[in-house]
Amino acid sequence: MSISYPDVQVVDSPVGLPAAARAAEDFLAALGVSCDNPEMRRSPQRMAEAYAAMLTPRPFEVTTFPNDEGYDELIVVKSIPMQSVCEHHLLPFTGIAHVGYIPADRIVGLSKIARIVEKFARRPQVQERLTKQVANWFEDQLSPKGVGVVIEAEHMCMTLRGVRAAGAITKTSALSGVIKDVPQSRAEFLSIVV
Ligand SMILES: Nc1nc2c(ncn2[C@@H]2O[C@H](COP(=O)(O)OP(=O)(O)OP(=O)(O)O)[C@@H](O)[C@H]2O)c(=O)[nH]1
Ligand SMILES: [Zn+2]
Repeated sequence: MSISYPDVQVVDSPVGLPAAARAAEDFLAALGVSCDNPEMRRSPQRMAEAYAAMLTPRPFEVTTFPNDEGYDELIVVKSIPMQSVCEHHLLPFTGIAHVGYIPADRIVGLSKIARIVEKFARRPQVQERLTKQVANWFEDQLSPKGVGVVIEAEHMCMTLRGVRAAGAITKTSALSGVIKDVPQSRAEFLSIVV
């Protein structure tokens, strides 16, 4: 079974980037930062490209396979790099995601697990919603026996500004099925990822 995701936000289109660059220049000017010098002439363009990159997941196709071997233990991909943008300040929050599941009838290609994290991360987010959306994707697409997602991240809005709690790490989790309800499965998953 192959599921494609055409719902990618096209921010880097020929129309979108120039408009974003003009807006970035106005935004910086309003903050008293002039780009009218050789060093910064291209900076609004770079800023537009940087935000487009942070807010645009790469398109991909997900392939799932029948679980022919009847594999019924945990599959965990640990320490997936995760970059997202907080919806309050539009500043990055970055860290790692751990994703595990116990399959039923279908399994998914391992690289796709990291792509699923990117799909939901590259948009304005809160960490709790991101964590749940990744877990929900597995429930909806694979109907596994259990799913576990743990994300640990540093929020720039909390470390570079505001409270300036440098080094503070936020951990969130979304567990379901046997990974949530059966103590041994829950403990095994958490012992692998935490
Ligand atoms: N729950 C949750 N909160 C987040 C996340 N990212 C940012 N926030 C918080 O969202 C809140 C926004 O609150 P506001 O009071 O409107 O923003 P603010 O005045 O800039 O707050 P300070 O950061 O405390 O200066 C802040 O407390 C942020 O730390 C997230 O992923 N999850
Ligand atoms: Zn924020």
